[in-house]
Amino acid sequence: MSTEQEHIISALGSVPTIDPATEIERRVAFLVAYARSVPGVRGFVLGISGGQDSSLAGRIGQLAAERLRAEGSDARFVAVRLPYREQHDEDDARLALEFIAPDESMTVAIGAAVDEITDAVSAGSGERVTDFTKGNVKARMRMVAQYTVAGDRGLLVIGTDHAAEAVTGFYTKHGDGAADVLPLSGLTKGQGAAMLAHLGAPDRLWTKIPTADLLDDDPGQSDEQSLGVSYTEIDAYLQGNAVDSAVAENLERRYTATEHKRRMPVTPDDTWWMGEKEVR
Ligand SMILES: Nc1ncnc2c1ncn2[C@@H]1O[C@H](COP(=O)(O)OP(=O)(O)OC[C@H]2O[C@@H]([n+]3cccc(C(=O)O)c3)[C@H](O)[C@@H]2O)[C@@H](O)[C@H]1O
Ligand SMILES: Nc1ncnc2c1ncn2[C@@H]1O[C@H](COP(=O)(O)OP(=O)(O)OP(=O)(O)O)[C@@H](O)[C@H]1O
Ligand SMILES: [Mg+2]
Repeated sequence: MSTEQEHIISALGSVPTIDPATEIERRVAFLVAYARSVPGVRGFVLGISGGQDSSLAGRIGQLAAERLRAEGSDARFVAVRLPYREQHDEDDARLALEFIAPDESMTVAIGAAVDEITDAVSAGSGERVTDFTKGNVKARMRMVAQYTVAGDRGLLVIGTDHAAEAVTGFYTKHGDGAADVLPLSGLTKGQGAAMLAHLGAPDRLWTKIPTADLLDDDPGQSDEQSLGVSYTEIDAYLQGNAVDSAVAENLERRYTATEHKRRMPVTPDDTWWMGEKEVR
């Protein structure tokens, strides 16, 4: 294994193999302990898309809320459907909600808000907002909706970031990348699928092709299509296995280019961005 691969694996906290039951318990216990430590917190909120990551993080959030209630707190897990117009895989979102069995679910339509802000920026700048950037606005609007629910109800926002996403920075900065707690941190995509299977989720939720579902022009575009590398390859890299050199180069280039997303905003005192010149 190269030192770069070793460094990335260690920075993201990936391990080659997991025991799904142990990892589920560890992550539920983390949410419970963290919520207990914050005075006034009354549970969790998460957007549910119908994809693998929010199905897993949602079920873990629900289990944590139930455990907190068993201890006498009034904690709840709130699931939020956040469609931009009509969602092409609406059936999967319903299936995910059925599996998660949240204490409460609600739907917040983000279409009008996304169109309003992109139209206003277009009018102000005189340039059309690209479909790519509008996709990131959708992810950021979902963040705004979740924090609005969290603010009024005293909830923590769950994020779905995990190692197979963090390594490429394949999320929107301050969009789906913004959250209070990250129960899936360090996991590969395959480990997440194994945990969902262990939780008894319908196969569809963990065999489904992952999609960001952000583009008007290509709503179901798969993550693998966008990245030019498969999750099987990403997972292999994170598990310390040998991968094709083109795959390693792709991942390491993306990891370096997206370092800013895994950090706090850069200040004059920061040196991490100076690469090898970094002062320790
Ligand atoms: N070196 C640097 N230091 C500090 N800040 C830097 C920077 N480079 C860019 N930036 C800032 O970051 C911004 C770009 O980051 P960002 O806005 O995130 O945009 P960007 O990384 O260009 O795009 C997000 C990518 O994540 C994918 N995504 C998003 C959401 C969900 C999912 C999913 O799988 O569900 C996937 C999406 O399809 C797209 O490929 C720039 O506009 C700039 O403000
Ligand atoms: N239509 C949506 N409704 C509600 N939340 C959404 C929607 N689309 C995205 N999100 C939120 O943004 C997060 C990031 O999306 P991402 O595609 O990475 O995860 P996913 O859809 O749960 O799983 P997968 O990666 O397998 O598609 C989701 O986990 C979810 O919390
Ligand atoms: Mg998705």
